[in-house]
Amino acid sequence: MEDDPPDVDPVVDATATDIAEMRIRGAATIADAAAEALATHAKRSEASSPEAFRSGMRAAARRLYETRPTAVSLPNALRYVLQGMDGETVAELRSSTAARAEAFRRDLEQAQAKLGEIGANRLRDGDVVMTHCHSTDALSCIEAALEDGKHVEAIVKETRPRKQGHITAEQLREWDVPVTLIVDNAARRYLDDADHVLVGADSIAADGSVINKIGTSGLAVNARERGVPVMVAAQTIKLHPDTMTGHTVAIEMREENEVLSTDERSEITGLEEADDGLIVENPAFDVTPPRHVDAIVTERGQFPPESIVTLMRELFGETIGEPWEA
Ligand SMILES: O=C(COP(=O)(O)O)[C@H](O)[C@H](O)COP(=O)(O)O
Repeated sequence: MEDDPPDVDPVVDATATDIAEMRIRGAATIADAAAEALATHAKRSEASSPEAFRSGMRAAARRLYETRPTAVSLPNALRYVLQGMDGETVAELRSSTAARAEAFRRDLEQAQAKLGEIGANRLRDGDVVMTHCHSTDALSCIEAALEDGKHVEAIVKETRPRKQGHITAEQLREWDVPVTLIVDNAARRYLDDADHVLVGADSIAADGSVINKIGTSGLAVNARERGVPVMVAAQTIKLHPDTMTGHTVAIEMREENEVLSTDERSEITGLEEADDGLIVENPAFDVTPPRHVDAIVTERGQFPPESIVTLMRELFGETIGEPWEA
């Protein structure tokens, strides 16, 4: 008979549910919340042996990992924390793991601030920036430009179906940035008024492809056609190590009801029940090829997308396992 899987702390369960249901969302915020949950699990663990502690941590990491598949910041965070489990006794393991998780969270915050300063150098006084979705890394560049005394305006894409553009608009208005909110379909028309497209990333592949909120690739193609540079703000935690060995990044498919309510469905089909002839697809992310991206801004500097693999090798080496194999 197989042993029961080890218990995970209720905080881990609650965080995993919040990530899956997008009350916690955005790649950096997800990584931060996962590290925090692992720290809590470590601190509260009542494991009776070092081995029990380690397997409890691995179970917690797995629970968090299985929430959303696209943002690599999540497995990168889990792996980083688990690699910090060090010690001969449960008490030692507890404190080393919690310290590692807390160091991760501090580094994440510092990396975002540093990236912001680097990204701000690309923004001139008076520039208009077009955004898509809500990215804390992208906003960090605008915040740093504002701190440098530059005037920046924003054209904010609504970002259907979940309208994360509203969160971006709210933050920018808090900073007193003039905001023009547009529906996604208006982006090409308004690109003529923009000096930059500025987006974040959920994952960056070894060939420099950028995986971000659905609609990013179309925006980048239009921007290239209009001659507007595309800047991707992404901390190195967004670099996807598995893509160095040819793995592709899984694109999350979300529920139909984000796009079409049950009532709307029956209005279309005239039926109460699901109609197999009407399929709703709801991919949450897409892939922008490197040729449509001008720069990837990280805390280590800014890179043409094609050269990001060099940084990836330096940071991750060639071989990477699952987070719980750390
Ligand atoms: O695509 C999204 C969020 O998608 P969702 O709302 O589906 O999570 C963001 O652009 C990236 O995660 C980067 O965000 P950040 O820069 O904050 O990491």
